[in-house]
Amino acid sequence: MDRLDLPGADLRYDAQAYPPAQADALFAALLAEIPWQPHRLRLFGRDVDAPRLSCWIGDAQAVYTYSGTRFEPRPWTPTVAALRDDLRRRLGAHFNSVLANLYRDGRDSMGWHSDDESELGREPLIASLSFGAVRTFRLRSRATREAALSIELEHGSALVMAAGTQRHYQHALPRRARVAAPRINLTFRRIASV
Ligand SMILES: O=C(O)CCC(=O)C(=O)O
Ligand SMILES: [Fe+2]
Repeated sequence: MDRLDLPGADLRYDAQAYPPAQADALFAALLAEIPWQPHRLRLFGRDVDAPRLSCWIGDAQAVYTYSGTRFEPRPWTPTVAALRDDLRRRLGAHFNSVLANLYRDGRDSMGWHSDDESELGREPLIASLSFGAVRTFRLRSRATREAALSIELEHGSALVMAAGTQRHYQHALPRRARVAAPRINLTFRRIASV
């Protein structure tokens, strides 16, 4: 994995964690296995559909509270469990949950945020796997909102966000009008049991 230059943060990237043929097979399996659902968001006092489909998957006790809603995890699917086990071998990290996102095309996106919910602990380790369309992942300073880094997340890539990344930065996946193909992203996390 290559260490990316982001002051105060440990961010690593492997553009080809899974070679193209394997990444194609993983994309197809994830698309078919995961029960993709629209997720309602509360935005300025109104309930709207998030601009993507998603699914929270994990161990039964890995309950996640986000914007006041309790998310009970769905059970592991075979492919998501195999990727979790692979990440344990590669990184020595035991992830017990994952947020799966399906960006149907370039109109789907994710707004600025940090993954800093208290269940994730003080310095969360998050492994983000991408399959399908290449999309831009942006980071900006939490304090100044200044742009910090922009990465094209490749088909079959792995991005590991460790110490400092959530504390000092926000990230987002902007819309890309010209992208017609779908993308799947899995962010593996460890939720502290309560
Ligand atoms: O799709 C991505 O690359 C980012 C997803 C993300 O930030 C998240 O699930 O928290
Ligand atoms: Fe995130």
